Formats: sequence, structure tokens, C-alpha cells
Amino acid sequence: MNDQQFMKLALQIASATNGRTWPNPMVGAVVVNNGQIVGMGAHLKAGEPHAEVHALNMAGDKALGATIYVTLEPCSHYGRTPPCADRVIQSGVSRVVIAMLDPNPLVAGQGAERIRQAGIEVVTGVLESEARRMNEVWLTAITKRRPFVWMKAAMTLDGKIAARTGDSKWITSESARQEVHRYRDQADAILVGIGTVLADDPQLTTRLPEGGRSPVRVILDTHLRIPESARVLGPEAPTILVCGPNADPAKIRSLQSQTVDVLQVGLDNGKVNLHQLLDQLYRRQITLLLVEGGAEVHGSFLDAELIDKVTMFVAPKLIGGTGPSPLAGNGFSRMSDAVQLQNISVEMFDNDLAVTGYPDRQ
Ligand SMILES: Nc1c(/N=C/[C@@H](O)[C@H](O)[C@H](O)COP(=O)(O)O)[nH]c(=O)[nH]c1=O
Ligand SMILES: [Zn+2]
Repeated sequence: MNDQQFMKLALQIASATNGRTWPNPMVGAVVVNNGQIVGMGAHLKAGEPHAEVHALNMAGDKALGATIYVTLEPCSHYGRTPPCADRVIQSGVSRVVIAMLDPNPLVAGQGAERIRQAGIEVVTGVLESEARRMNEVWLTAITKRRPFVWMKAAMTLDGKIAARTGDSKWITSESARQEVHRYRDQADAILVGIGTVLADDPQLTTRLPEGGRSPVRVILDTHLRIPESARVLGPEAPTILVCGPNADPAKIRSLQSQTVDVLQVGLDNGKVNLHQLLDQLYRRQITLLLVEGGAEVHGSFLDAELIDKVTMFVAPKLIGGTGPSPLAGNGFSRMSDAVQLQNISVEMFDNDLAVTGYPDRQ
């Protein structure tokens, strides 16, 4: 196997921890001595040892003269664990292959430099774009200091998210809806507007055959119209109700509970200021925010240019009539101003399409 193949293995090990390392990145490491794998590891949970430490512990003295492949530059500062750059130097490896340097400007390249200074060969940029894509969430959070926003919607082939009566059960198939629960399992938080709560009374929990982890539920509800009976106020997951500064204090007190928090943020033209909201969610260590609707909420995230990734489910059925489309809000006046998506991928779940893309930001 060559450098790319060993790095591919390190990336695979890292991606198996998807959604479990937040607010830290996913990182994988493989130690190879004379073509033989002698150690491997991934960072499993924030606060626990980093991938390099697990892999080097497994290698033991077989690390002597070996090569270590790591998907992110070994850290050189004291976070919750000692610097991996020192651990790599002490291990006796003779070569370090890195996919991507640390994006944090304060430490970028310092780990690699410290290892080079110790007389160890360092190669960088092997499968760098794969490594960046794998940690797209963490990269956005680190560089933009806000959660990565993943918009998910589901519509009929004629572009509706509900019948003109508001009925929407169900647009997509069981297998497509199960895929959405896999997204929820990865997400730190899931956000919907009060319109969706009043229309569907959703649970917004993760319900996979193998269980899964339910994200924090964030409900945009400027005037706190949510009924006390709403299922999202249940104890199965934490819930944050986001309202404006003029919400009724008595209603705030009546809604607060062990699992329900009320967050007041500023308003923009009568609607929650999304930049302020994302800043507050980031302070709560939320790095992946799944926005599940409805149309007004999706439209306002588009208008605010805060969508980092889109997955649109399209069911091959026609509902007709004047039902709502997936995005409302102001939108753009000219088609040439439409947000162009890049890096498109298409998956099929039964007969449903899932189109994923990334807004192209110059
Ligand atoms: N109507 C549909 C969706 N609808 C999405 C939201 O409007 C629903 O309220 C939300 O998914 C319900 O969450 P739950 O109660 O936790 O199951 N989303 C989909 O992918 N396909 C659909 O056909
Ligand atoms: Zn480290």
C-alpha cells in the first residue's frame, strides 16, 4: 500500500466517529512499519486522547523507524490533553504524513514544524480535500465561530412540502425518512420554526433501529406561541425555545423546565436575528445545526446567507394545488442571483432522490 492508501484508511477510521467528537474534529491515525500496520486509532470523544496517542500506544516499540499517517496536523498546544507533536517525536517514528494542517491560524503549521525540527521527515497535503470535506462542520465552526448549518427539506416532484390543506404525511418513503434520522444522529442540534410545530407537532428525536442520539431541539418562536402540550417540550431531549425580547415573562417561566430552556435574542424586522442565534448556539458548543424547516425558516437562512449545506429530498409524486414550496422568505429578484450549489451528489432511497450540494461562495 502507498501513502494515499494508508491515509485513506486513517480517514475511514476517523469518519467512523462522525457526530461523536464535537466540538472537536474527527481525526484518524495509522502507524506503518516496513509496510505492516502496527498501530491505528481515532479521537473518540472530546477530552479523551487524540488519534495519534491511541495509534502510537498500540504500536509500542514497533513505532521505531515507522511512518505515522494522520488526517490532521498533530497538535502542538496544551488543550485538554498534552501536545501530540511531542508524543510523535518521543515515539521514534522516522516519517510523518499529514492530510491537512490545523486551520486554526494560531497553531497552523506549528506541530509540523516542531516535528521537522526534531529531524523527522514531514509530508503534508496527502488526500487533503477528503480530510477537509470530512471535517467540513468543524472547519466552519473553527474558522467562522458559528455552527455549520445543514438545511434539509423534502418536497414532491412539483415542488411542494405539503398539500394546499397543509397535510404532509408522508412525502418521502420510510427509507428516505430513516436517512433523515441518521442526519439527526450526527447533528448537535435540530431547528424548526413554530409553524412546523403547530402544523405537525413533531418529536424531532432520533429514532433509528439501532437507537441513535437525539440532538438538542431548537424552536424559533418569536412570540412563544408554542402550546404546553407540544411533543418537542417532552423530556426525551433538551429543547431551546428562541423568542424575542418582548415575549411574555409569565409564559417564559411556565415553559421553562428541567429540559426546556428559553433563549431571548434580538429581532430583525420582527424575526429572530439568526446571526445572534447562531452565536448563542456556538457558545453552547453546537457545531452542526440541522435545519428541518419550514419554508419561512429555510427562506430566512437563505436570505441571511447562512446555509452551508443543502440536502433536498424529492419524491416522485405530484400533489398539485397551491401548497407551500420548501423556501419562502424574501428570496432573490433575478434568477441570476440564485444561490448556486456546488459539489452536487445524488442518492436514491427507494424512489426518492436526495440531492446534496454546497452553496458556492465566492
Ligand atoms: N413530511 C415529511 C417531512 N417533514 C418534515 C417535518 O415537517 C416534520 O414535522 C418532521 O420531520 C417530523 O418529525 P418527527 O415527528 O420527529 O418524525 N420530512 C421528510 O423528510 N419527509 C416527509 O415526508
Ligand atoms: Zn493532538
